[in-house]
Amino acid sequence: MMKVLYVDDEPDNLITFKMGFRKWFEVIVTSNPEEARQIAQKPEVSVLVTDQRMPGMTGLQLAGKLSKIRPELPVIMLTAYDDRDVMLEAIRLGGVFGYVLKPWDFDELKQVIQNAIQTCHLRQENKELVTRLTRKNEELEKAYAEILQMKKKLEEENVLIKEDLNQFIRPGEIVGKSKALVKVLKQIHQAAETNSSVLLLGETGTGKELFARLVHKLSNRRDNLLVSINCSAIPETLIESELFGHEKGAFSGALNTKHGRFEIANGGTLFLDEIGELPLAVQPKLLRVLQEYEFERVGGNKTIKTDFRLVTATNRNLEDAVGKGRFRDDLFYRLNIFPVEIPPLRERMEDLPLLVRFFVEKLNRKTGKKIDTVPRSTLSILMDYHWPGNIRELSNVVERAHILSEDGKLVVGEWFKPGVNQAQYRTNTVPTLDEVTRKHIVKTLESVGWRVRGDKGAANLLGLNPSTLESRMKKLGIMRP
Ligand SMILES: Nc1ncnc2c1ncn2[C@@H]1O[C@H](COP(=O)(O)OP(=O)(O)OP(=O)(O)O)[C@@H](O)[C@H]1O
Repeated sequence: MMKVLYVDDEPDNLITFKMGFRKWFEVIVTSNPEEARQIAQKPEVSVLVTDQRMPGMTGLQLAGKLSKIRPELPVIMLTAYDDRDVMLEAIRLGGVFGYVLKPWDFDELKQVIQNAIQTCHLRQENKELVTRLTRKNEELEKAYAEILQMKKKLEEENVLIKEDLNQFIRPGEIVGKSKALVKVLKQIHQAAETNSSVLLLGETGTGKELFARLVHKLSNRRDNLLVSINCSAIPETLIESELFGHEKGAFSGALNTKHGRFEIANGGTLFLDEIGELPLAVQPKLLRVLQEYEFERVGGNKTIKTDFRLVTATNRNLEDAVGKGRFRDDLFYRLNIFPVEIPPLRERMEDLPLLVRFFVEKLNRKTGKKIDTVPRSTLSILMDYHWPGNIRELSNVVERAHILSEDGKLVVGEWFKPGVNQAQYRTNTVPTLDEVTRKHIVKTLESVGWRVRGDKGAANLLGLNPSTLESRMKKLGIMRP
């Protein structure tokens, strides 16, 4: 049975109410509004019927307090005619369900109470429904948040694992898929089919040697040797005999006949790295062998024929060197038949993730340590940097990170400070004072035919003592070509 709570400060009213309604409802009565407030909080109470004028607390005050605790509990006010307007306002504001004028009519009050009970049930059902829905919603939201978090984690951790790496590995392990790289590869393919000299131009560490190997691999000389020599790594005095060989006794220390690289490369490819460093004195000999495919060993007079394909590389601006008289123009034109510009890494950053993955896998195989995740955070640090040392520098950074990383995740630590490195990169592009001085002295010397002393000498033009200029030239490595 429904519980109806009735509060009135007049005990007679309580008795009348109880006697009148107990047949219809379970009636609880009290003359104390505070006690009524407490009882009304129990969920089994479906309706509160209250007198308006009571000592300590009015019916409206009681309704106000309960509306905060049990908003679904309907409150019926028993009120004198004088309070009618106040009640109407309270009903309008929603704090009170209805009112009945005193003295109340039994049937009218019974009807109002029954309506209120129904309302209470509906409100209670609604409340449960809302609670259930809210709970479901919360569960859904929680699940969704978990999914989002998992997705983010997966994205972060597997950012590099998605693509089939093999798709982007070319012969000679050239990794990348950028437009810039694909263009270079196309050029290399075109060049490889011919027998022409190829000149690879690019900053240090861009992979020039790799592309030289690719030219050889793709050419019909692939079954013969690829012979490499780095012109900057060999002392000037030895380079000629390295390239052309020497006869026994050609100079002190030449104990045996030596075959030069041009001879060894017969039938294959000769790769001259850092060609810009080739001393001026050797350049005419290279030109001759390029034109006639014959040469003599140092200290010999027997002409040797050779059949090679030349690939050269430089990280210098050869045209500049020609302009400064450090490189012969006729040789430059001969080498520049098929120039291929290898773009620096910062101009093909989309290759960086693949390269990182490639180096990580290589190191995994080499060291046995397993790093299988490259987090997005690591990538974004690497992508923020300008890589003046290009792919070689990247490979070194990845190797260091590989050693220091734990839990299968590649991380770059404090030691990698892109800000600092970038600053270095920027200052590196600004010539040093020595470089500027060197250029200025060379230019002045060139303008006076390399004369140092005298009125028309460079020292005079520069406002220097001739011996000061000479010692500075020595310090800066300036020599007459
Ligand atoms: N596209 C690439 N894919 C994979 N590895 C690469 C790629 N490009 C360069 N590398 C690697 O980067 C390193 C540097 O390349 P390489 O020695 O060919 O550069 P370089 O341009 O000849 O440098 P330098 O001018 O200093 O001689 C090598 O270990 C090479 O294998």
